[in-house]
Amino acid sequence: DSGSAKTTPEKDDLEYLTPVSIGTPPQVLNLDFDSGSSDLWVFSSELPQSSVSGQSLYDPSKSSTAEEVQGATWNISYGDQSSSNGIVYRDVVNVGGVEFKSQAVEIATTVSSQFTRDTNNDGLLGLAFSSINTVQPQQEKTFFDNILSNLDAPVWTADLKYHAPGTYDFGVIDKSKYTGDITYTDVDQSDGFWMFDVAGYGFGNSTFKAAPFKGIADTGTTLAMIPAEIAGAYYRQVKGAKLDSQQGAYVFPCDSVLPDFIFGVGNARYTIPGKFINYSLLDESDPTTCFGGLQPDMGIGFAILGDILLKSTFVVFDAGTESTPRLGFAKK
Ligand SMILES: O=C(CNCCc1c[nH]c2ccccc12)Nc1scc(-c2ccccc2)c1C(=O)NCc1ccccc1
Repeated sequence: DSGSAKTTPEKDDLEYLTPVSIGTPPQVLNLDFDSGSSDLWVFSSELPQSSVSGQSLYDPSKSSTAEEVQGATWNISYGDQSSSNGIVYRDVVNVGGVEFKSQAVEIATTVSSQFTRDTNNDGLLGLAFSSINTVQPQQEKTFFDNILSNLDAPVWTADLKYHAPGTYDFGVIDKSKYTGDITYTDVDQSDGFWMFDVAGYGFGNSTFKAAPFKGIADTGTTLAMIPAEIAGAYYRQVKGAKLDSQQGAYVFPCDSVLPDFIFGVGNARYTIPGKFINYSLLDESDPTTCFGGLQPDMGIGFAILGDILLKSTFVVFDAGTESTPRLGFAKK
């Protein structure tokens, strides 16, 4: 088996949404594929109408193949204080032609306002490790874990793009999507994330600094949250940049020319164009102040390498055979 699904960015590349078919007859929802979490949860007919604002809803009562997982519940919260919770069904899930017949579909009975306001996001499809799935009393597996044995290769890949649609592939590494070699690096899955060592960094006219730090490859987080001292050194190169204490984030004049940011994986070096780091207006009312795509990590002990970084490369999430899982990066 192998498959490919087109993923489309929301405004400012806030998130990338991918159509997923659930149930019989198929109900198509646009989900946020998230390598930083491990629950497949969806907006559902069980939500109070006040929590829904335009999202497509999964209605298990309209699917002849839906089965409730008796007594199972789930509850997830994220670093931005958003959260959701509910109950669990199993149903047919199809992503880009790859199907699993009894995937745990976690239906939301509660979602926080952050998700209610995100009108095109019908839920998340977790692609981190199943060890951090939140279903109780019996943990459920991610879609990737479930389809793994049927895939031609034990991999999925992310080809996210700046302000343009990209693709998520399962079971195949498409050579047309990258140039040069793929550099692989070992993954430490002990926290349930795709965690790896960033070999170092550089920017603008500074030389590359071999100062390794740990980070997770996280398609579900918009920005790149990096060690505070590195973020500080980067924005010191940007005239008028300052740490907005209220936001705890770096802002700068929108007409700033931002330096590229280079990160290392093994002996390879990858470039995030400065254009990607001039992320968006801080707020619509002030057209002169912009918000950075690189921000200090929130002291959680590792960097979160979100879409700002991932979209500059082709990324292979490799479950490995018996050996350890690994991440591959290539230029494109
Ligand atoms: O949760 C994910 C990936 N799914 C995000 C789904 C999602 C969460 N709001 C959404 C809103 C829309 C769409 C998807 C999502 N990644 C990880 S690993 C560690 C942390 C963390 C833990 C503690 C403190 C900080 C980070 C996060 C985190 O909270 N990121 C989101 C974020 C968001 C804003 C700022 C920082 C981190």
